[in-house]
Amino acid sequence: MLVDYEAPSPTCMLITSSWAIDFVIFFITISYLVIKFYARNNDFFKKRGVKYVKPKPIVGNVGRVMLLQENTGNILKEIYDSTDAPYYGMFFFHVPYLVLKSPQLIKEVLVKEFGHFMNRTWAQAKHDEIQKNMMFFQHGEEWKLTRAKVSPVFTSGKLKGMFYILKDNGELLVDFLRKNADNVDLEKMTMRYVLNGISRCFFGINPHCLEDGVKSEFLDIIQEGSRPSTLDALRMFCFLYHHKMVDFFKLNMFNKKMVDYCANTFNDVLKTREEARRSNNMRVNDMADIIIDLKYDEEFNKNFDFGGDKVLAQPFMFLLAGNGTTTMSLTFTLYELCINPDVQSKLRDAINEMIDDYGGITYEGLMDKKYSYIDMVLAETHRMYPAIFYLDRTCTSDFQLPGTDYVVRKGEKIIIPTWALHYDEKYFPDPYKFNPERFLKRVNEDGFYYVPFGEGPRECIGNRFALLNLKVALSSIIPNFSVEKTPQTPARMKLDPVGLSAIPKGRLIVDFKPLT
Ligand code: HEM
Repeated sequence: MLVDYEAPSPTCMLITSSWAIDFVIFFITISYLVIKFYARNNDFFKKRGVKYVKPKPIVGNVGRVMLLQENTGNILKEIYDSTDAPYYGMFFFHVPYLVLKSPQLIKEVLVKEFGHFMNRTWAQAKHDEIQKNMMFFQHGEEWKLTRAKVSPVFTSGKLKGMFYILKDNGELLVDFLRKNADNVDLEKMTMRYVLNGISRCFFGINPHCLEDGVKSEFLDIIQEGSRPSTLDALRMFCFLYHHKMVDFFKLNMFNKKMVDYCANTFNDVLKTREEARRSNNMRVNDMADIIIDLKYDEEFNKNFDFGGDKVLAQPFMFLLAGNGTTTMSLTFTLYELCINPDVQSKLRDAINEMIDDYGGITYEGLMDKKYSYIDMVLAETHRMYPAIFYLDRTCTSDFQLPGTDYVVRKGEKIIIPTWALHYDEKYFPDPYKFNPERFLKRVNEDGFYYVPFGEGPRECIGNRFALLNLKVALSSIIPNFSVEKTPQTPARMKLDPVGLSAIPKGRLIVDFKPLT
């Protein structure tokens, strides 16, 4: 007898007879396991008797950063303002961080006890020869060696030697602005100046960013890679808080097109320089020369393998660390001068006086304390818009925080909340006002609360170069132009919630009205 026979469905049912119910059970189980996994450190500070902010499942205390509603700086500031303790705990996702609020403790960690806190907290992507070997990400002895070998690029003598390039760059900027004075996008314009200067000073290459009508491929590529997209921000989170994902997915921190372009450019520069050295012993003692020295330095190579792409790590580091930060500093400074015309006019007087006294823009004039108003304006920009919202360190050997009974354990991560400190009314009254005069008073007399370039042996290696470069830019622009608002200039600065650094939300458009 024939019986109607229904073949069993190929759908595999695991637990119940309904795939939909199976799916729900599976989803709930996975969610539970993920939440459990992320909650495994939640009692970290409780067990250790430290005040802390209770974390939310998965996102810890930075949910709004994840949702791109608020930047990291403001989240850290909210917690800082509401916590009355010299140090406290918080969570970036599942990772516990000890935040230092006391300027004295900050000084201990950054300077006095630096030996216990030498490393940053970022992942070193083992698969990425360039990123892993950049000074910013290096650890311990490797970092010490690189820093010692690269530091000579930044001596006063070297800065003085490079000054003629910066000055020429300032003149090119003035010419550029004369031809492009209206509706200027500040960030785009300042990047032209900064990239041109860094490339010429450190690598002896001219990317032609300030030549009107000349297309600069270098500028286009760097500009494309410099504004973080949402995906870039997520990748950055992995480098900071999800190190295992970096290794597992072999994530790269930087835009591939930019890395490839720069790698080719630097390789060409190094090759040309090596040839010039061989054929006519030519040296200019810039970054390229220092890298070639290191390549053939037996002592250095004994401790540190410098082959392959590793050779490109430091030049790339300088370009990335120097370009974005200085571009933003100049952008924010010009914006603040635009909306604070009284400060702009005072700065113009100081610069004109310096130019009269020294017969032009000179290295000596810019270093002269008599014209410290220029330094004060930049100091105030760096207070209001520090390049990085916080400094970070990893403890490398157990250390008892002085004056407390808390022992920071090896591997524990530390945050110094730069943004929150710079807006603390205790140190900077009326903190949302752009007021260079506040720097008439010395800062950091008893501990550190003003740290735009970091502090201690791991502070920014390029800070003096950056300040010189910024002073040249202001001394070139301000006597020649009045920076003025357009209908598109925002009355108040709004920051982009994406990224770890202060970036304006939207474009800052101003006019440069010629004065002569
Ligand atoms: C206004 C411009 C700049 C600002 C605000 C800035 C800020 C910073 C900050 C906050 C740090 C971390 C310091 C710490 O952890 O204590 C840093 C590190 C660093 N900066 Fe800058 N920077 C600027 C320009 C530059 C320039 C022009 C260069 C190179 C040409 C540079 C190269 C570096 C490097 C290599 C590091 C890592 C140093 C190390 O790990 O030893 N920076 N910078």
